[in-house]
Amino acid sequence: MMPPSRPLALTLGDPAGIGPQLAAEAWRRLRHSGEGAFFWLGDPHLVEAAVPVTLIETPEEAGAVFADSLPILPVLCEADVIPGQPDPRNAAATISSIRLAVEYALAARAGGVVTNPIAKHVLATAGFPYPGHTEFLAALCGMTGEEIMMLVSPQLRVVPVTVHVSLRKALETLTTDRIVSIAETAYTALKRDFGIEAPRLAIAGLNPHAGEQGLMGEEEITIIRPAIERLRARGIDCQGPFPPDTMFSATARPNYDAAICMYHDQALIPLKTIDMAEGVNVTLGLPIIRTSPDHGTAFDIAGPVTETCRADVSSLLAAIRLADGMSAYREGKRS
Ligand SMILES: NC(=O)C1=CN([C@@H]2O[C@H](COP(=O)(O)OP(=O)(O)OC[C@H]3O[C@@H](n4cnc5c(N)ncnc54)[C@H](O)[C@@H]3O)[C@@H](O)[C@H]2O)C=CC1
Ligand SMILES: NCC(=O)COP(=O)(O)O
Repeated sequence: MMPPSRPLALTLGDPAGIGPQLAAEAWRRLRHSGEGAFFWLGDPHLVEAAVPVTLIETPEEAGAVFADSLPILPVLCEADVIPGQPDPRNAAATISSIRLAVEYALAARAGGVVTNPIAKHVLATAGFPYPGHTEFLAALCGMTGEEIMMLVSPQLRVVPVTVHVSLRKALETLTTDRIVSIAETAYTALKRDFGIEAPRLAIAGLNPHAGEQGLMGEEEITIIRPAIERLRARGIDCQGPFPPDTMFSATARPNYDAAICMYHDQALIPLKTIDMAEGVNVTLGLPIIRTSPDHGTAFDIAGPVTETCRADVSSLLAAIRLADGMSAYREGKRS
């Protein structure tokens, strides 16, 4: 018999956002499902009025209590938490929760890390030097520069080649080498973590009409086509560059397993438009599994954690299930 999967580590996120509500609601939905057991690295005071909790000291204790109570490895907030009003004094708890989750995953004591949303500007005010989780996780794993972001939904997978930078900077940093390296990481992950035997990649153009043969921009000719040629020479099935305005249509999507996109919004706009509720953000290229809901902190709807959840928990549930599935592929429990 296969041993049970290791529990996932769910982080605190910004405590003034919807993360605490989502943690409680995800536990309610999953506790008897036999999938996605997790422990929350969060502040028990935020949820204990709404769900039964068990304070644990190690991840190994989580599995045995998960059906009856939400296992919490306590990470306490310094300042009072007022839903909807983020406070940089609680940034330390948010950061420490992520750090601990990564330590447990690196030590194989957690099956993976699922992150609740953080507010980047709040952490920046507190001196946090990273643009987002993705870059912080890479640093914690000692693999800065290897990280890539993939957004996954039932209908589409997208990988932005440039991520949390201005559009101007994205254009400056777009290179053939970068496209090749990101497409290769995505290809390897699709095989290893998603069970796709021969992944098919679609490479997006950058300019209108994918440049219209140089009439509307030259990057397709000078940067993107050479990347496609190099990838093909390495045996990777990739097509393009495709005009970005049509490659995400319902008829085009079945032709590929992931779209490699040239900048953040080229990738995230189609995904969130098609599937905001069930989109999941995955970090690839690191030794650990990390997933996250595709939405943010939603301060506008954050409220105290009660027995009913105002926020839609679908994306967090999808993130937990995907991390569980990826972990099963890696451990050879799924093929
Ligand atoms: N993975 C992460 O940590 C992410 C963090 N963020 C951060 O979130 C903060 C707020 O960003 P916004 O652009 O306002 O995006 P947002 O996703 O937080 O909110 C956009 C709109 O969608 C609604 N919404 C979001 N999630 C929802 C849910 N689960 N159920 C119901 N409604 C939901 C919100 O109420 C809001 O009206 C920013 O500081 C940003 O940095 C944004 C995206 C991802
Ligand atoms: N737009 C996606 C996003 O902001 C998530 O970033 P990260 O915190 O997962 O790096």
